[in-house]
Amino acid sequence: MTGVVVDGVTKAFGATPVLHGVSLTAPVGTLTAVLGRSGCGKTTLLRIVAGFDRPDTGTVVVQGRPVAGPGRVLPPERRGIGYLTQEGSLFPHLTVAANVLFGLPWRERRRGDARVAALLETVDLEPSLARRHPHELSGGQQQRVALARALAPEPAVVLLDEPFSSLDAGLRADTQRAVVKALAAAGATALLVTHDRAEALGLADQVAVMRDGVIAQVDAPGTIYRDPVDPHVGTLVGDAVLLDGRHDGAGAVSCALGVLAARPGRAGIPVAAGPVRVLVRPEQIGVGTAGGGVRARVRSRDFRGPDATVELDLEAPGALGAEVVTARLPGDAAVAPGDDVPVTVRGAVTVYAV
Ligand SMILES: Nc1ncnc2c1ncn2[C@@H]1O[C@H](COP(=O)(O)OP(=O)(O)OP(=O)(O)O)[C@@H](O)[C@H]1O
Repeated sequence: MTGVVVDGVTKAFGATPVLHGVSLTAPVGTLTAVLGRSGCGKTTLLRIVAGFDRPDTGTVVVQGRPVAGPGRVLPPERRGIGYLTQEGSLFPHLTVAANVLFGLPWRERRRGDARVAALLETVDLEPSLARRHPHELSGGQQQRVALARALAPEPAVVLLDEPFSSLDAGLRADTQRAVVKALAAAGATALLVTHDRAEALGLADQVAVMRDGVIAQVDAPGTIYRDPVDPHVGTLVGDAVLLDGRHDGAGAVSCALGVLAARPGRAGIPVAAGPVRVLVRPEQIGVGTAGGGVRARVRSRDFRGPDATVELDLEAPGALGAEVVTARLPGDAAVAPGDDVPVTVRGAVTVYAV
């Protein structure tokens, strides 16, 4: 059985279409990240799955049960879904314990202490926090309490709408770990909406890239990073160098970075020899390796500690023209602005027919 199946969902607000036929399947017990730019319709999709909005057309099935579709709308409270927002939205006047138990029936709330302690433990919080109020907690602790509250009714599906975006970097990593662990322990199917590519790639079992109201690609994080269906998905899931090139029809591509091994994007191999777009990840580009392919002049170097971002002016090979590309090198790479260096590319690059 699948946890959530969204099929052909469309939605317009007034005359403005927002979802143009979204289809997405989330297997039971997995975390799917929905990644996309602001305004592409991510929250609208979550709200339709939750039951806060109705789709214009299309269907939503949760745990094998149709919850939205032609002639059928199950109200949110009967869908077995937990919802966690960016702010967590805890009730400020209630204690942590009362917040966590809020959504439960009265008879379950009466013997609530043990339940609260167990739920707080699930989200890696001390049981002693149960008597505090939200303002006495850090932002990350508040988000974990909000997750404990969402998990309390034991929902089969949990929807998370940018739940980490208001947290600073240190707190975010800890909170992400705790949330993913708690979701896995609960066996919940989760949809996580985010515009943070590192978060999507790092936390999810599968990443769904959303663009202009449709899902452009769904794949495992490693696959979508390595084999994006088109350059747009490629640049959304990671830093990318995009170059014009010419494919020889037999697995090699010529571009400003030299003659490189070409891997077809998931959309298919360019069958005929001819012009292509070439996608190279910055970490594939090496500098200063003796005997390397093309030559470049180092334009700038931005040191980041473990790595450095280096801008390279590539000499113009043949008719392809000069290019400036960005490489990601180890932080201790001995290059400085003005150096003339040989440049090599590690591994195959992805090509797209144009
Ligand atoms: N209730 C509404 N009425 C009218 N327009 C709406 C409504 N809800 C959303 N929209 C519009 O639909 C589009 C998609 O909004 P949505 O919140 O789903 O995007 P998003 O991808 O979640 O964006 P963000 O990452 O900024 O939250 C936006 O242009 C938004 O203005």
